[in-house]
Amino acid sequence: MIIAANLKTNLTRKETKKYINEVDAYITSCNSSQEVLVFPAMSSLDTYKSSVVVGAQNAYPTDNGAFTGEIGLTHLNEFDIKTILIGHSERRHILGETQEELVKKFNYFKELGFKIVYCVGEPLEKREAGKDVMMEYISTQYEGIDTQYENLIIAYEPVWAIGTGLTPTLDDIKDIHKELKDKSSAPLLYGGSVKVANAKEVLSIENVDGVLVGSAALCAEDFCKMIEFAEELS
Ligand SMILES: O=C(CO)COP(=O)(O)O
Repeated sequence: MIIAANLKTNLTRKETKKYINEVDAYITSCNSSQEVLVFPAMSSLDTYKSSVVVGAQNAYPTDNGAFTGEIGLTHLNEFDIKTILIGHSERRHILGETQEELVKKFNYFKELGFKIVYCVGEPLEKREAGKDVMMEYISTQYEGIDTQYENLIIAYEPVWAIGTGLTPTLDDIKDIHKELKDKSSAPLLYGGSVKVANAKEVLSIENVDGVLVGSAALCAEDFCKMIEFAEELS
């Protein structure tokens, strides 16, 4: 399974190093076979010698250039980073990234062979408008995306479930994941208020190939517990 931590705008470089070392020590000590990804804040990217795969939360689709506030491929190459998160709801909805921009980013990193964790998910009003509207909305987030890309991982993260403590029912997750698997056979993660208390049941759902965890992953011990659950279920 794939167990991923999106650290968002949290943890300093020093704290991130400690975090990754703790997770690495756990994976090594129990010989875990899970695929563990960690996405630190931009300024905490570094060369980590670890069994954890470190990815970028974002980068601009360029080698380098005049894109104030962004980093490019050169900066990822410095740390040998070959994994990137694209389409996270916070980038879509808070930072205003459009589907067109995301497709450009996707294609740029795809050409370079990056592992791409591509996020989709509906806001509350689309969910409340009924299943057809909701699935139609999610479908628009697949537009222009190569769903057959071999290094693709998709993360289904309902916007209203992110950081709210709310989650869809287990049946809802099962139902939506089944439909999303028809769009792409890529590994499909669930994200949105996953925590130690619910991770095991979420990971047990059919067509859930892993989880993408935000706030609850900030505690290394809790994140390791989720890796342990995945190991037990594998
Ligand atoms: O956005 C998320 C992971 O990318 C989920 O965040 P939370 O786990 O804090 O709800």
